[in-house]
Formats: sequence, structure tokens, C-alpha cells
Amino acid sequence: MTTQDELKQQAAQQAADMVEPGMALGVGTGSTVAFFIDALGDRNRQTPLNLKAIVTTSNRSKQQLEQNGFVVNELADVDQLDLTIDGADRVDDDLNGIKGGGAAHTLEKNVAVNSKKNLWIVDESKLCHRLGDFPLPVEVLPVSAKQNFAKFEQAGLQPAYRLNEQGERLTTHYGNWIIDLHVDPLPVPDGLAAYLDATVGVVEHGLFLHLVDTVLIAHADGTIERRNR
Ligand SMILES: O=C(CO)[C@H](O)[C@H](O)COP(=O)(O)O
Repeated sequence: MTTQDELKQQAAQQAADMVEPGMALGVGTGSTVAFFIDALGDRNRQTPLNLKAIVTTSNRSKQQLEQNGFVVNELADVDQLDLTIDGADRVDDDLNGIKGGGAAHTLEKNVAVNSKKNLWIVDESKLCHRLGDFPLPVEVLPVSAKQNFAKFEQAGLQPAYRLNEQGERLTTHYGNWIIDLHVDPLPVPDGLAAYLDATVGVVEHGLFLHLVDTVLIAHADGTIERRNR
């Protein structure tokens, strides 16, 4: 039987084959992306890709890219990316998604919107008809987290602070906190995104709507499905 890791690896391998020489590439975060980075490294060792730039969204991915011989750039040093390859926590029938299971969605969204094309690599367990069964991560400034938490509670969004292994509030790369919202299903994702975008103290949320161009889905029967927006 194919394990979930094998499925992630298959999607990652196919994505690595889709990278074109000379591209400015964005690379996301997570276990699926970790397979992608190793596959890209293998390909680059066989035939150098001479990538114009590589920008990534976490220290973990950065370290792994460097171990594979790539030089990593900051988003601030690049005008625009050609392609960004990332994982996702959920993908719905309209190719909208939830990201941020790894608390990296703020940088992930900044990289994604500055990329001409976005490709997600997922195994079939990430598919859903409607978003909601995976908690929606919201990165908030600590200064007004208490008030925003109360606001989310009043709005029926069932907030919970994300905790680290020590049981303390998890701190993001930018020194903020994550509040996970629990609404299943999300009735109107665009409406919720607009509400969160307009909430002072919300740094970024994990709703990635109308953003991805292509999703590669690894199925348990060994096929890789390609869905385009
Ligand atoms: O959004 C993310 C991190 O913020 C990841 O892309 C998402 O959590 C998927 O991770 P994995 O490939 O490990 O399932």
C-alpha cells in the first residue's frame, strides 16, 4: 500500500520536473515541500538549473535548500518570482485552500502573491468539497490579541490560541501569535477573508482564495491528478 509520505513524494517529484532552468522560484514549507526540495536538489546536481533566484518561507526550508547546494535569496531582493511551489492543508473544489498548519502562512502568502504562477503539491487527504474541517490559522499581533480573540468568540468563530510543545502560546517567525478558528464548513470563505483582512491586529490569515493556478494531487491508486484553475 502506498503511504501518505510516498504520495507526497510522488507529487513532489512531478513538481520538481516542472521547474524550468533560469526561473526565479518560490519554495514553501512543510513535509511535502521537504520532498520537493530534495527532488529539486537531485535534478540540479544532474543538470544545473541555474535558477535566477530562490526565495523560501521558513528557516527549515532555507536550511534544506542550502544543504542541497542552492543559494537562497530574500523576497526583498527579488522583483518577481516566476513560480512558487508549496503544500496546502486543505484544497476545495474551487481550488481555494487553507494554509498555515506550519504557522508560516504570512510569508507564504507574501511569496505567493508576488509569483506569476502558484503550484500546490498535495496528497489526496488534503481534498475537501468545502473548507472548514481544518482549523483556519490567523496570525495576530500580541498587542491586541485579547480583544481580537473576544471578537472572534462573539462572532462564533470558536477561536483557540495555538500552543507550542511547552504549552505556551506559539510565537511565529515575526513574533506574533496564532489564533486558530473552528468553523466547519466555512459558509462564505470570501466574506470571512474580507472580515479578517479588515480586522486591525490581524497580520495574515490562512485562507488562500483565487490564488493557486495548478494543484498536483497524488492519489492512493498511484495516479497524479493535475487540476488547473
Ligand atoms: O501551509 C503550510 C505551512 O504553513 C504547509 O504547506 C501545509 O501545512 C502543508 O504541510 P504538509 O505538506 O506537511 O502537509
